[in-house]
Amino acid sequence: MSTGEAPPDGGTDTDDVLDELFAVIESRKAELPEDSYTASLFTHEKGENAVLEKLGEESTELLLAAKDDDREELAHEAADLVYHLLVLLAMKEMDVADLRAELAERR
Ligand SMILES: N=c1c2ncn([C@@H]3O[C@H](COP(=O)(O)OP(=O)(O)OP(=O)(O)O)[C@@H](O)[C@H]3O)c2ncn1[C@@H]1O[C@H](COP(=O)(O)O)[C@@H](O)[C@H]1O
Repeated sequence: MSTGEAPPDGGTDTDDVLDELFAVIESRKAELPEDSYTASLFTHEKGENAVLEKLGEESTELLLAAKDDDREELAHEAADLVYHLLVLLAMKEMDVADLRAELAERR
């Protein structure tokens, strides 16, 4: 998703990466392109269990990376986990804003 260029507001190009990713997920959900992994999660024969299973797998992979003190792998698995979490939120008609709001309430 990175353009490699700084946005005009002077921020970094990762500032809105969660919002951008969530927008792509919503668009895959609406359009269901055949070659999309995201779309395949929305149409999977296992239903929501497909993404729930992936969240379980990615959590385990994250724990193993943490135990190995492998920071590169930890970042990779954390990104896999967050991506699947956002797919789950979209599946449940929720928004990344719901996650932000919940976190903000805890400040
Ligand atoms: N962020 C992701 C993303 N993170 C993980 N994945 C997929 O989630 C799956 C993870 O399952 P596994 O861990 O079993 O995968 P793996 O093949 O063992 O590989 P690893 O990731 O564990 O190394 C892989 O198929 C990844 O490709 C993702 N697929 C898509 N996205 C984003 O979604 C956008 C739309 O993608 P499509 O739906 O494919 O068009 C992309 O541009 C990305 O921004």
